[in-house]
Amino acid sequence: MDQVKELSSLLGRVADAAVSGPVNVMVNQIVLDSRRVLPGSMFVALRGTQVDGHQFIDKATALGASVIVCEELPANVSDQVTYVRVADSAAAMGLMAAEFYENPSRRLKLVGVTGTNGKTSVATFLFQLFRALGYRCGLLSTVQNQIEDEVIPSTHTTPDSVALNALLSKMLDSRCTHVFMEVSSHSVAQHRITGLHFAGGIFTNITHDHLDFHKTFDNYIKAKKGFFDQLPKSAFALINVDDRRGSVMVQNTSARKETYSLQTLAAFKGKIISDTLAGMHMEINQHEVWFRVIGRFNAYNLLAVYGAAILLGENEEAVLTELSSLKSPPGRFEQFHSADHVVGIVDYAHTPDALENVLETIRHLRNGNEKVITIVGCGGNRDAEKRPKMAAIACKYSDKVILTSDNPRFEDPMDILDQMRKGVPPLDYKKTRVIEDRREAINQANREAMDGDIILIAGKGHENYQDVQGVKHHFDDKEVLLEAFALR
Ligand SMILES: CC(=O)N[C@H]1[C@@H](OP(=O)(O)OP(=O)(O)OC[C@H]2O[C@@H](n3ccc(=O)[nH]c3=O)[C@H](O)[C@@H]2O)O[C@H](CO)[C@@H](O)[C@@H]1O[C@H](C)C(=O)N[C@@H](C)C(=O)N[C@H](CCC(=O)O)C(=O)O
Ligand SMILES: Nc1ncnc2c1ncn2[C@@H]1O[C@H](COP(=O)(O)OP(=O)(O)OP(=O)(O)O)[C@@H](O)[C@H]1O
Ligand SMILES: N[C@H](CCC[C@H](N)C(=O)O)C(=O)O
Ligand SMILES: [Mg+2]
Repeated sequence: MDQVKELSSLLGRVADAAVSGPVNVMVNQIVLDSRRVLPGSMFVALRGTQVDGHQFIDKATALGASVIVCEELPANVSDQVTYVRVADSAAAMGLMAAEFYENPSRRLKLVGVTGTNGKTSVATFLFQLFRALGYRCGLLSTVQNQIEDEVIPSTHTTPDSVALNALLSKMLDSRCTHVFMEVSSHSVAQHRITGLHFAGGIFTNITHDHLDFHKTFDNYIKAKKGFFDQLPKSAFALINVDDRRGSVMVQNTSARKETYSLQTLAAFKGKIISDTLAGMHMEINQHEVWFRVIGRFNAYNLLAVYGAAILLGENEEAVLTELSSLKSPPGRFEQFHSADHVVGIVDYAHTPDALENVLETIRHLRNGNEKVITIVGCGGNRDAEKRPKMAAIACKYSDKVILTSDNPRFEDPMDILDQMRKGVPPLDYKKTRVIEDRREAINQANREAMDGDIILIAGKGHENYQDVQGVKHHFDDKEVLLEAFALR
């Protein structure tokens, strides 16, 4: 692909662009960080949460940028660059990034998954399923990005629009036909997905999260809804109607509305027949199917995957057969067993809702007198409202609770733990402990667990680090658990 484009060829869809300077200037890359500007770059000034990118326009000009995209012209304009003034730099960047990479999303079947929980699971299941059905596929997710077998580490759940279009373009070069991606609420609000052409959108559910960023629950809902608002008529919008916000999501979409449910009438209707640690038996649109993945929340995820596959034109029988062998993505209800039958579950539940779902699932899976020991923490510099709630939920469903650290980032871990502790009901003080060191927390749970007991380690899932003061120290729940199990 030609990596150099004339500015005029990028502006087609940027309706409000006011250009000062030549439009036939060449652009060899689009950058949003002035420190990455090279001669011939287009620098896009974004108003961030920490700083205003407009401060760096002069620096970008000095480094040889050929084009500056901004919402406001600098005090001293230079005649060395072309300025493109727009109302919203991030939105313009999305549209131009898509043009720069020649709109890869139009030549792929791109499906986006949004919702508070289940995005990684649904996107990864779809990726596994479509590969099993014989297609070449791409995946963009929190855990990792993937082009067939090639793993590309991911920095965000949804990358910025330039990185995103570059990845889609690479997927197209690798002859992928289908791409499944997570659409985070941040990515909608920051226009990371603006300019993409989706074949379908899926809504899983919405509960409290990320209020540090969106400020109010209404804004958070609006961000998620924004994804469906921008779907084209040719796309499907597949929603979980058991979530009471489901219908709000699609009230202004032009896409074809489709539904899935475990509770009510829907195009894709499921019913759980049995659910044990060994597998889940479900009825889906009158077909009985066995699944390796378990838990009610996964029943929803599987229904979403089934629905999307049918809406993408796949054969029902083939889809149901392949669905049976899907495996949980890393750190999503991942089960481990010690030689003496202690069950360890590593799960990414880092919201009150996800934690409640996982613990309810565990409660249903228990046979008898096994004890549940829950280890959980809350991330620093993130939504603080969830801290007491998560501690309360852990107490409600567990025989023992160990509150511990989970990426304290720039906060004092003991402050976070104190806030969590406020959610512990007085009657549960006795069964709750604080062990700040996560390794020690896991070791302690392991020492106390007996035959058949279940240790849930929640919040970090696939993560392999503990982020303390901006430094990521290697830490992997699964690794520590297996080391502990080996000592039993
Ligand atoms: C809160 C948030 O979304 N932040 C993202 C945002 O950063 P920001 O707004 O803080 O940027 P800033 O530091 O204020 O800088 C503003 C602009 O000035 C530029 N700059 C800055 C310094 C300089 O010298 N020169 C320069 O040009 C920056 O490149 C930026 O474009 O824009 C950056 C560039 O795209 C992102 O990397 C950054 O993600 C940070 C790392 C982040 O942690 N994001 C998380 C919260 C996030 O996006 N999460 C979602 C959902 C996660 C989930 O699944 O639950 C995700 O999609 O990953
Ligand atoms: N459909 C669902 N509904 C509720 N909880 C779910 C669902 N699917 C998974 N979970 C729980 O939420 C956790 C996170 O799941 P997953 O990673 O699939 O969600 P996500 O939306 O990608 O999260 P993130 O926003 O952090 O990337 C899982 O570990 C599991 O505990
Ligand atoms: N994508 C989410 C993941 C949170 C996971 C948890 N381990 C934490 O660090 O808070 C975030 O960055 O807010
Ligand atoms: Mg995710």
